[in-house]
Amino acid sequence: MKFTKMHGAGNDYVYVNCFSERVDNPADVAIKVSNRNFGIGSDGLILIMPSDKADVRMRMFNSDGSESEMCGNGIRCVAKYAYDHGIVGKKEISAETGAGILTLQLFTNEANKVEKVRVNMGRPRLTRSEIPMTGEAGAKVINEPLNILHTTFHITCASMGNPHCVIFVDDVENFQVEKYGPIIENHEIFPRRTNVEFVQIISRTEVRQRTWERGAGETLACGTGASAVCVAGALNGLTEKKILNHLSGGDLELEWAEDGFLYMTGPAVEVFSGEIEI
Ligand SMILES: N[C@H](CCC[C@H](N)C(=O)O)C(=O)O
Repeated sequence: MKFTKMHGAGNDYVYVNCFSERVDNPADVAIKVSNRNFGIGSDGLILIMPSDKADVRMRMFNSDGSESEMCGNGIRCVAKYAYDHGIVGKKEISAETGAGILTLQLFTNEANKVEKVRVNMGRPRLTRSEIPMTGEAGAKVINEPLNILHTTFHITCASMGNPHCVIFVDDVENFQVEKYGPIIENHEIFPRRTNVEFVQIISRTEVRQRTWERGAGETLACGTGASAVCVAGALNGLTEKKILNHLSGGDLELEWAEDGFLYMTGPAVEVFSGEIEI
């Protein structure tokens, strides 16, 4: 299987061009290639596929083999791959994902390679049934108490196609992400588990985020998570609707625009290509 290793702000995936390659058991392949000692090493597997509804289609699998509806850092890399490798020839493209069809704007460098991508991530979904969470279907979850191991956290939740639980903390560098992340990920109020973002407010326009990803553990960045953080900051009155988010592996710009759409802008990088026997 031919593959290309790419990352967005350090959130790295193995990408397979399914215009020419076939992947029969993507869940198993994701587990195998993701392993950082016995595989290629990545946070998961992303398939770049033909679509009958858009220019390109993305399927994304976490390192534990579970499939996610959406991946913000992944979709930027899919766009870069599609442009740089001649699958698309324009700088405004559409992509089919589990979160619907998204539109992306590509920014190229002097060598005509994509360097940065702006994604219309769609409208955040805020009700418990949409996230999904147990409890009153139509209710929103803003600053709601949640007790974990004798500590009360306050959670704000949103779906960007995939579920997110945002928690604001005072000192994110020293926060025990590995201790609390998995408990919240697997908490019974999230029937399809959840991604968890721990966030420190720096100012009304700047935050610092660490991410515990559903199915992958702590990662260096999460684009859908950074988008959910932009929404959660605004809903709690802590930040403006336009912020710079410092993730562990790089920065993302987020804007929850007046039209209700969430725009995410960030880097996309190709690292290397190779072949692996599956
Ligand atoms: N890192 C990804 C999100 C992966 C989400 C995945 N862990 C899930 O199960 O939803 C991002 O940049 O948006």
